[in-house]
Amino acid sequence: MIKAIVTDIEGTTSSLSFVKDVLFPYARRHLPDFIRQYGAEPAVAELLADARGLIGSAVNDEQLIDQFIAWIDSDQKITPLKSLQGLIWAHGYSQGDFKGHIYADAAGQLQAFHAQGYRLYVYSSGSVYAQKLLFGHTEYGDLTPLFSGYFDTHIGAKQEIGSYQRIAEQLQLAPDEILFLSDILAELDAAAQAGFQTYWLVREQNAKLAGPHRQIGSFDQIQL
Ligand SMILES: CSCCC(=O)C(=O)COP(=O)(O)O
Ligand SMILES: [Mg+2]
Repeated sequence: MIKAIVTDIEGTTSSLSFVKDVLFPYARRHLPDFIRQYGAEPAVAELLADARGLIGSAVNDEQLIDQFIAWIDSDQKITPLKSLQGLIWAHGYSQGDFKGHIYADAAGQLQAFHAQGYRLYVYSSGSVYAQKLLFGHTEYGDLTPLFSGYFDTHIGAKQEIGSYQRIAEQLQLAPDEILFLSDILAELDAAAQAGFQTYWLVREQNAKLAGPHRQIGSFDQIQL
């Protein structure tokens, strides 16, 4: 029996295009000035130090900016980059430059599942801070009260089985009591191998894809 639902964001609750054509370019555009302006503030300085640790060689701020841009361009799910993006997006949301995109079916069904007593969680490569911003600024209003918790790459990469095992431990549920929703086969494979139930969101495909997971085009087709 399903007791909790863990959902991905990009391609699942929200469009690929919102992330790739709105969020990522916004962070790319504002990142250089953001680092130059706020790089000495403790929270930002810690992220920059983490990034330098990953690079493994001494780089100045301008070289670090170039590295962040390269990571954005190749959509690397590097934890300090994802945290930095969240800080930059906060300005965009607060200034009304964009709203967090949520498909109507996802917004409607998440509200219905919450009302039915299911515990809802988010698991995205975007930082927890960025996840809360997105769900807190949607055209359906603030959806964050629907969620019992959020997970990002601090729990592990989304294509690793161990990440889902740790999530199940934190939720204090058996893995088969948790439903994971994603558009990415490798994430669903990892979740299924950890014992989660799965649905594969195939929103922008016309044909069925090859894979063992139940495929749905919208949250309206989820059966609990
Ligand atoms: C938290 S919104 C931005 C999503 C993001 O940064 C990203 O890399 C997409 O990751 P997901 O795991 O949601 O596909
Ligand atoms: Mg996704």
